[in-house]
Amino acid sequence: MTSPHFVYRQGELYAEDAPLTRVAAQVGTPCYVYSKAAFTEHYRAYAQALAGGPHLVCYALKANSNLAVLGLLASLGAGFDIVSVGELERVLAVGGDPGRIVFSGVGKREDEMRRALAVDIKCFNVESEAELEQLARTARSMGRTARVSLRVNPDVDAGTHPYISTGLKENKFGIAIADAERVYHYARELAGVEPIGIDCHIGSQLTELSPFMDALDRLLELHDRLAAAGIVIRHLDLGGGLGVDYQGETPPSPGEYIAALRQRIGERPLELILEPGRSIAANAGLMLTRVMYLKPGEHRSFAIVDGAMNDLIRPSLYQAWQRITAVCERHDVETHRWEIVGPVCESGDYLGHDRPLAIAAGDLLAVHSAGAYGFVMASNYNTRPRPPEVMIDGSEIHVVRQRERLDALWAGESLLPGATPA
Ligand SMILES: Cc1ncc(COP(=O)(O)O)c(C=O)c1O
Ligand SMILES: N[C@@H](CCCC[NH3+])C(=O)O
Repeated sequence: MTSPHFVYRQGELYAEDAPLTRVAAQVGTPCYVYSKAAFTEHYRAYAQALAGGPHLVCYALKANSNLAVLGLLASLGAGFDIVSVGELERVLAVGGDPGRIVFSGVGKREDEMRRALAVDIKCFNVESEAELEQLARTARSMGRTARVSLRVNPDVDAGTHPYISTGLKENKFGIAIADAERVYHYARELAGVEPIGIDCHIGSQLTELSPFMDALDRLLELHDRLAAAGIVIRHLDLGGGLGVDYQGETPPSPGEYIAALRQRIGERPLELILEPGRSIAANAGLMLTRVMYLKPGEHRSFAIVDGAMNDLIRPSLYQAWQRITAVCERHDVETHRWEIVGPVCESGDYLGHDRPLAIAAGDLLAVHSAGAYGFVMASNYNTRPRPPEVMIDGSEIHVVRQRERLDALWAGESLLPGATPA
């Protein structure tokens, strides 16, 4: 992927106007580096394409929930798609408007429903009848009515990795399209909930329009049947899922996608809600890591770097390919094919296989397209502190999350009584 916000100048990679060598010197490695301009541009591509009609862009914060990202997007007018009370509190912490929040997820707890009802979020995306009944009970006990969309499982093949495909009938998500009409009738009669929308999300990293269009057609058929039965639907939420360029993929742009949706929706008076995550965040960030040791070999050659699967798990978990480049181009060593691996004690701990790079120990590498599902999926495996996050704005470097302190990793733990070192 080539981003206009991460470019080489005289052989050195910059994030906007900040050289990444300066970022690494300031905060150390590994670290995540984001571009404010890229986040802004990616969000605006949605907002501008949707501007012709009633709409809401609900950024799916599971992709990247750093407060600086949320605050930036809220300032641009974004709403948010949340999947936990933790994500709700993050949005509230940056002053986000609860009236622009939709709550997705197959397993919302009652305390999570209560908090979301108390702050009066826009809509709950309900994924089963059992959840609908729980939400209705919770709302009634608070003297409230919950606005709901049913997340319908349209049974379409998103054509993406099985772990991130969600719209097939064998997936755990949503209410089967065949049952949806009956459940809408039930919801209409059920005190404590008011059906106002239809929702679906068929998967992530989609690079073709056709699965989205197939899902939309099924939702529109449902909409029209409900309308004929007097059930008024105010919005259609198509979820997230638009893919990005990791390795030369050419997904439709938000503009193309939205134009196709609007054309199909036609004259129906529906607010259009989208929940993009990856397409806003992925190519707005990268992970910086430093080569510690080179271990050339006859069979394979390893470049051992200081970032690992605990910092960025996508390669290990999904065999995801993310571009890896040297931050400073060098011409004094030969290009060689390297396995880029981290220090974690797992053979599956790698960031890239068989990458042609001209590198030496001490060099900085950039793992591109890491702004989505990067830091948010980081763990402390091997008691490794999670890396810092930095937002670049022009030539300014803002540390928007400090590197985790080691003692914070065991702060909540305690010894058994009487267990003192022998
Ligand atoms: C319900 C829902 N909405 C939105 C998203 C965001 O998806 P993406 O990051 O592919 O845009 C997801 C994650 O796939 C999701 O499960
Ligand atoms: N974490 C996944 C995407 C999951 C989408 C969650 N609904 C990835 O990195 O590709």
